[in-house]
Order: sequence, then C-alpha cells, then structure tokens
Amino acid sequence: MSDITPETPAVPLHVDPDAVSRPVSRPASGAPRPVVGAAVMDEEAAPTVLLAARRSAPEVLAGLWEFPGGKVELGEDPRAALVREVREELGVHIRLDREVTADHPEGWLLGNGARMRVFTAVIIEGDPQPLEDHDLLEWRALDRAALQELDWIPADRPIVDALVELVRPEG
Ligand SMILES: Nc1nc2c([nH]c(=O)n2[C@H]2C[C@H](O)[C@@H](COP(=O)(O)OP(=O)(O)OP(=O)(O)O)O2)c(=O)[nH]1
Repeated sequence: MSDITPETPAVPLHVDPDAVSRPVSRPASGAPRPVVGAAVMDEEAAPTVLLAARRSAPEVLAGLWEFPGGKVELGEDPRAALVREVREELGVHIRLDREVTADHPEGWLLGNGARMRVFTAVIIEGDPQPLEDHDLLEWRALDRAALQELDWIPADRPIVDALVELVRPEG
C-alpha cells in the first residue's frame, strides 16, 4: 500500500476575509431620513399660484427655492410630518390634497440620496411668513416657464414640472 496524501484538504487553505466579513445588506440606520414637501397653492379645484420658499440655510442651499417641508421623524406619518413642518416654518395650518407622484414609492430622489414625497396643499389658517429656514416666500403663477425662472434646488425642477402637469394638464 502506497502512502498517498489526500489532494483535497479537509479545511480550505484560503479564505477570502472580505467574503466572510461583508454584511449582507447595509443597516437601515445609515439611510438618509425621508423628506416631505408641500406644493401650497391658492385652491384645490382650479389652482393658479404656487407658494415657493427661498432657503436661508444651510449655506450650500441658501438662496435656492424649494417646497416648504422637511424630514419625517422616526415613526411619524409623512402627511402629519408635512403639516407639522409647514406650521413650524411658515406659521400656517395646511390641508393636504393630492400627491405629486414620483416613479418610486418613496418619492423623488434628492441630491443627497434621500427621497422626498410631495403633496399639494391649501392654507386653511394663517398668513404665511418665512419664520424658519427661509428668508423669502413668493406666490408664483402655476406656469411651467414662470416657475422654472426661479433658482430651484436642482432636484426640485422635475417635481415642479410634474406638479404643473398634475394640476394644470391643459397648460
Ligand atoms: N424641505 C425641502 N427640502 C428639500 C427640497 N428639495 C431638496 O433637495 N431638499 C433637501 C434639502 C435638505 O437636505 C433636505 C430637507 O431637510 P430640511 O433641512 O428641510 O429638514 P428639517 O427642516 O427637518 O431640518 P432638520 O431636522 O435637519 O433641522 O431635503 C424641497 O423642495 N423641500
């Protein structure tokens, strides 16, 4: 009988350390918080103007126009979050109406990788003021060209177009 060493060792001689330490998926806690924005208009049935808000902070966004709103708190309903944010920022109580839907259920993709859901709304109490995060508010005609004249946060431009298409499909 010859002395033969088995060719296949019982344990692998080489283990890729990356293959064993890599997590299956990224923890959800690393994902940016969802954002909600309000397309506040003069009325629900036949709106003619949109309330645009100019950001005053942070520095990188200051001077750009946006939909008032903000981040949804953990466990908070997105619509409730939006009503809360608009009350804090503009001092008005709004009623939400339709969603300006994106091609993703979590909303429109923003520059930082977060997603934003946008809802149309009307003011049911109060006079809007730039109380927090904004230095200027402006009612603008719900006309694509007129709205796009503003210096929007870049990620908001397709949302503005989708909003006009939703509420004034006849142009
Ligand atoms: N509110 C709002 N945020 C937008 C829009 N477009 C866009 O890219 N963003 C970005 C800017 C911010 O990075 C993020 C929203 O953060 P935020 O600063 O408004 O949120 P927040 O009021 O809850 O503030 P905080 O808790 O961080 O203090 O989403 C928009 O139209 N409206």
